[in-house]
Amino acid sequence: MVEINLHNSRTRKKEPFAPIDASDVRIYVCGPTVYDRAHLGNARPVVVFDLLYRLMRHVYGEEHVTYVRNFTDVDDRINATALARREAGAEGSLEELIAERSEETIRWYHEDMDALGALRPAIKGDQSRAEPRATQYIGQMIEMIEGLIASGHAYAAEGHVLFSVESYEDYGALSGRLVEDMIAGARVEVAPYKRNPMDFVLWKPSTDELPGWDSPWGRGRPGWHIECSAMSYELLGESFDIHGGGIDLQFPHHENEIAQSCCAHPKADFARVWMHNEMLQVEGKKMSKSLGNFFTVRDLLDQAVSGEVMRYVFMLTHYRSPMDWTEKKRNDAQKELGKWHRMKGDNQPGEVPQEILAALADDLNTPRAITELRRLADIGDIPGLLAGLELLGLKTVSSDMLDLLQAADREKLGELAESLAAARAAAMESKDFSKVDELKNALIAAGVEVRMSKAEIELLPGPGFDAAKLEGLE
Ligand SMILES: Nc1ncnc2c1ncn2[C@@H]1O[C@H](COP(=O)(O)OP(=O)(O)OP(=O)(O)O)[C@@H](O)[C@H]1O
Ligand SMILES: [Zn+2]
Repeated sequence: MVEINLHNSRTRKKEPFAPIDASDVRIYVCGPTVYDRAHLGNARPVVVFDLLYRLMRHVYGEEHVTYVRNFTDVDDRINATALARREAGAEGSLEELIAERSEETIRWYHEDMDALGALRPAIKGDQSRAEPRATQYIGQMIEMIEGLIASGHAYAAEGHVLFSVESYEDYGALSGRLVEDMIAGARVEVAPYKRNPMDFVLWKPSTDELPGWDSPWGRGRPGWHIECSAMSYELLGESFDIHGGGIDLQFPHHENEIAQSCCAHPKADFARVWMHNEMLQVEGKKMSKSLGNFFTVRDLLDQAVSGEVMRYVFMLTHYRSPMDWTEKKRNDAQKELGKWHRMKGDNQPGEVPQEILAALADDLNTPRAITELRRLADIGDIPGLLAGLELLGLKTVSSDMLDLLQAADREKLGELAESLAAARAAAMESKDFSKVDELKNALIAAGVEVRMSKAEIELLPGPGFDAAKLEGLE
């Protein structure tokens, strides 16, 4: 069997992976809060953990891997949209409008992540319970909180229940922080009902209007961290193999998950391996909704950037390094994937190339896997190339929009690119660019993306491409 090595954030080391139960390898990944469309940064963990999932399925068998990823559907930002819609005259109760917002966001998430070639989570091949929603597990959360109070790890105060960080010796171990330093560094005003400023909320009161559930502490709602502890316990048990998420979740979210779960089940391990992806950045800063420096996966799809191209660009960088999305990477990816797609011909995928499997098994070393794909293409091992692409989830979509065209349209675009180049050459002489502009504008009006560099002119079908509008152009 292939040896898998994974970097464990908990031990800060790359370690050989040994599942608790090889007939059921269990992975939990923190999913999105479903208040709005996913931005490109949100897609990075989806692709990273999809690669991990595919690797595990390949090595242990599809029916022997469990992959759970939750939807957080208790959140003020979801409520805010519902309230705004009601103000604007939308029909239905606030509860219905909240459910509607979560539903539509989940639908978008599925559409967008499917486009990236990400497999839906599944429990041993069954997708039905593998994407739990927080609102479906409130009872289990209450039960876990009651247990934590009973064992002295949590306390109720003023309608809230708080986790007592002093009650858990290892608090801070995952992120390498000391409680004293955290307190010193905390600038926020401390709520009067907290015994220690770092104590965090397990349960909090809700207003009459907003969603709430009856509990021993009054009508309220769970804190965010307890959701993942309760759902992972319910679906994966008290010890499981891998827990994943973005590095931005390491503290406090994952630290708090560990504190809750390890105190609730002191004899168990909770998650043995912790994996964190680094951030997708924009000019050195994390892409995030709060900073406003984001674009969505849907924005890119609408600009005719295929999900496969996005996936490929992610894979050019190792998941533990920060990365940028750039136009250059996008163009290069489009070209390279298009080239490979055209090489396909009648070939079928062969055996999975060992070097690609080894690269993936080496802490998801996707840059190395890509180097190998390039080598296979260079030596003309097309069945190997196709098998490698398939293992990496890159097979399904044609990335090069040109490949999606009818042959006649492709030819026509080629001819028009030549005419445009000739018109440009003539205009350089005559200094009269009106012909060039005219043709260019007509192409743009037909939904063609015109890329002009000194060396070449490329015409690609864009989102609103309409071949009929090319007629009569020359
Ligand atoms: N820029 C980013 N790069 C990589 N992963 C990210 C980025 N931003 C968020 N994530 C990850 O996306 C997943 C979903 O996170 P969540 O729903 O909390 O995000 P969000 O609230 O939409 O993000 P934000 O407010 O930070 O933009 C998490 O695993 C998180 O770590
Ligand atoms: Zn979580």
